[in-house]
Amino acid sequence: MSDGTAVETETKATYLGLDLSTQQLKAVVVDENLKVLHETSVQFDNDLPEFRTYGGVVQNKSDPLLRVAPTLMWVKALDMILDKLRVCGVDFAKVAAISGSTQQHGTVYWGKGSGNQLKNLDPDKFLHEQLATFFSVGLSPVWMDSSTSEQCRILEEAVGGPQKLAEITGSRAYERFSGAQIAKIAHYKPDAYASTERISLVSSFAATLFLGDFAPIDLSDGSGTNLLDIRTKDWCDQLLEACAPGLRERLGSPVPSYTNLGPVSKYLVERFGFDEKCRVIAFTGDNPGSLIGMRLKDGDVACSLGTSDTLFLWLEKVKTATEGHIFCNPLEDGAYMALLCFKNGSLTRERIRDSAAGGSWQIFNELLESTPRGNFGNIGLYYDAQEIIPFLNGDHRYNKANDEISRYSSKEVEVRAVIEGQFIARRAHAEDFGFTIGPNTRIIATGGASNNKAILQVLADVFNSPVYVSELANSAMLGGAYQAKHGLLRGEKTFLEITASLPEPRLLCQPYKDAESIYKPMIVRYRKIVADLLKKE
Ligand SMILES: Nc1ncnc2c1ncn2[C@@H]1O[C@H](COP(=O)(O)OP(=O)(O)O)[C@@H](O)[C@H]1O
Ligand SMILES: O=C(CO)[C@@H](O)[C@H](O)COP(=O)(O)O
Repeated sequence: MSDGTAVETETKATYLGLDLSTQQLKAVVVDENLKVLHETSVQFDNDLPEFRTYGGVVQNKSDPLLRVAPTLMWVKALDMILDKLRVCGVDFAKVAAISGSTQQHGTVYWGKGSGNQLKNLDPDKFLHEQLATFFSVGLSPVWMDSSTSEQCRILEEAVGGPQKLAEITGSRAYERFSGAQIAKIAHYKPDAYASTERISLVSSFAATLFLGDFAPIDLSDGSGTNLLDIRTKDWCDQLLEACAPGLRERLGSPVPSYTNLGPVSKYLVERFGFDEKCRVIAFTGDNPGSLIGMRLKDGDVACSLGTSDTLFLWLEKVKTATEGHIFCNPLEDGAYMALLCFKNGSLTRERIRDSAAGGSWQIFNELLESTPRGNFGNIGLYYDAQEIIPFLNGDHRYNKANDEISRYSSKEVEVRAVIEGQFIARRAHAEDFGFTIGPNTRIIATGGASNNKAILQVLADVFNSPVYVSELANSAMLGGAYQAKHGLLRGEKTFLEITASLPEPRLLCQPYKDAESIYKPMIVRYRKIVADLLKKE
């Protein structure tokens, strides 16, 4: 390599992308061609045991619907990951822009005065040491919470019912959405609310830590609040008033997801040697972030198998749906995205893996592959936590005769039942929503469980569609890095030009020929079972 090339290589810009999801914080540094140079992660349960989380959240035995996460744990995770990146050899001076994705809907409450304090942090100290007193509410409600049914009704009534709320905000009221969560805090913790200067979503909170100033909420993650008018792209005053007093100034004005917010904080420049010209691009939710990272095409349905299971796709035009969600698109102003979210994803699969396969995915897969498609007519529905769609809880196992039974006679039947039951539900609700699954559909899988081919084969069979995976895992984190470059260069280059060199997703599983004849009747049975269970509840 000539000296000139070496110098040129040395001066080339890099981009930092983050994903602050339910169970961990991940970070990646990519080069000008979006090639991964470094990546690392901090796992909340294992790496930060002092916060005593399980799956990244804290549960309260006296209120089984409540789920929160210690806000300071996320701050400490950021301290740790920046140190880990430094140890990996990352040269922060080369980072031209930063962006990221985070779990959706969670809210962070900044106490009075914290805005000014954020601008004057001491670079010799960790962030978590200095921010310990910044929050007016120390435990952030997160997306797994379903304790706000009362507040949901208030929001729906404020605008004339669920249909109307869905028309305005893209979703009927959902317990985990930020609006209901904020309303609950304002009502039950009025002192804490009164001493709140600013409310961030987890995404704008993470951006704030990089910016050293309150970062605005982006439109795509803002669509997960039940407070944003997704057509006018501003907060809906009627809903703000029904939710909590003085909310508009606490939320700040929302911005498009690709917005270049400003330079990185003085703290990060001094502590880690970031270039003072390095820019912070708005952060967004992990599902919009995955949409960016996966570069979805028309006809593609993304299936994220993370803590939650989600299905999403790109929408050219807005529509109204009372089951599922419509979000503003994080890349294009006129476009939208559709999303369905299922709470009982990986953690439920892990529970059955632990009880039936001694904690081993390999044994789990052997059991799964030793049973036939259709599982001898058994169907199981497993909900560890209150499900979002359908609104059910507990385990429900049915045999071939459709009798509800308390357990299956073999481990292999149990293993297949959890995977088939989950994917049958995903397809049934996707079809109810209006996702068209046809001969040209490609399912693009991502998230932790997309590493598991045996599970993806069942996904292919239940959807009777081929399943693809990205060459590069962790689409939400990569979406952050791609958005960093896109936000910086928008106006000069399109997103497609910026990401043109990235590899196409790879075909991993094709459905078996008999799949549709097996699973179509099971979807009909599933609908009947769910209707009966909902009636009983
Ligand atoms: N080989 C595997 N088979 C099935 N699931 C897996 C496998 N590896 C990891 N997972 C699941 O991935 C989950 C984490 O997924 P991830 O997308 O990283 O989560 P999140 O972004 O929500 O924190 C874990 O809970 C784990 O159950
Ligand atoms: O609530 C939703 C989407 O509406 C969840 O998808 C969260 O955004 C959490 O994401 P993961 O941690 O499961 O990726």
